[in-house]
Amino acid sequence: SACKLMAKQKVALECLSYHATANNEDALRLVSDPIPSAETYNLYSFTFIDFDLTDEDTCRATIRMFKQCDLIQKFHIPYDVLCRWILSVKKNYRPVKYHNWRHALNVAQTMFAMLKTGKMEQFMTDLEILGLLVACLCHDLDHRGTNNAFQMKTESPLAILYSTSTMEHHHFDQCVMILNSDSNNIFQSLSMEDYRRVMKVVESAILSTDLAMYFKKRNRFMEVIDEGEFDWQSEEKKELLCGMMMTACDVSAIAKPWDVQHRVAKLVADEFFDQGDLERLQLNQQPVAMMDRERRDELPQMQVGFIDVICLPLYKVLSETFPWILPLYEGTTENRKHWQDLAEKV
Ligand SMILES: CCCOc1ccc(S(=O)(=O)N2CCN(C)CC2)cc1-c1nc(CC)cc(=O)[nH]1
Ligand SMILES: [Zn+2]
Repeated sequence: SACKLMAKQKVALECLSYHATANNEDALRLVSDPIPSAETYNLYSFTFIDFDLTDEDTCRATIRMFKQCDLIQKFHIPYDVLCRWILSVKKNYRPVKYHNWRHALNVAQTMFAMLKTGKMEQFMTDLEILGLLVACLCHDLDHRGTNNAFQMKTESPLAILYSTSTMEHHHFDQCVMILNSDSNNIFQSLSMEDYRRVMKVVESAILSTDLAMYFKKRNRFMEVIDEGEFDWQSEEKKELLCGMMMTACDVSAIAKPWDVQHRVAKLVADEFFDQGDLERLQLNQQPVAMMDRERRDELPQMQVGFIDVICLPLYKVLSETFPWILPLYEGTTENRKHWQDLAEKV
């Protein structure tokens, strides 16, 4: 429709207003950087912390993950293209309080740890591993710190473009835009067939990070587990597993050491409260509890609810089939105790 076309142009114009991709000198500096070991960055651990990393470190850590999965060789990714693509992805995250580049890096690192330390790579093809890491790094691109409901309520151009999973469709769109930019296509050496396949993995994985989709898919996933699935090679079951892994990575801050979880939860809360303020000021509406800073003392109880409804059931069913990711279940259980203590104190 003309209305959709106008919305698409409006979103595209926003991007053109500044150069969406990285500049060459930054890329060439990263090309010449030595890349520290995975152990230096603690990349194999479920307790990885990015707070002390500089932005340059985060780019080197990302390259290290690609190297450890041998993706540069296997898919003939020109090294300068990989460097430029990483910088472009980082550049297309906004400086919002939570859904920023650091969140994307943490999600990708948890995926790396699940594949390697969690031994889940044995069920994945190389193309799926490439697709999953790329999806994690791109899954929240150009996030504005507001959720799908807010796009709808404010009739944002994005909500006109995509009526369901609004932000997730936009994140995938941004991922495609970067890949289609000069010297940013890390998939350029792939055959047409492999390119189609990896883009399908990336699209499905990014769209699966919409929590509204998660609940539906989780029930089907549990059925598949109960039916005793073990090789995960059918198309439908593999897509289901990848979707569950994406959510597991997306919420994995909940499993980090308590001081890290507590600090990250504050970033999440601050971003939610900013949206609540906008809803009050811009829409003259009462925000939902989790976005209402006047109800901040209910936060610990909400975190217990988040853990019980979303996180623990997922980590439980995943660790029953893939026992080496048990640290995610254990870390979350530990943090539940801390949030419960704070909830009882109020
Ligand atoms: C920390 C500030 C309060 O944060 C929350 C409050 C409530 C719930 S909820 O599970 O009840 N639920 C989720 C689905 N919504 C549609 C309805 C509300 C989740 C969070 C929460 N979300 C994330 C992911 C962004 C990370 C995180 O640490 N906490
Ligand atoms: Zn996310």
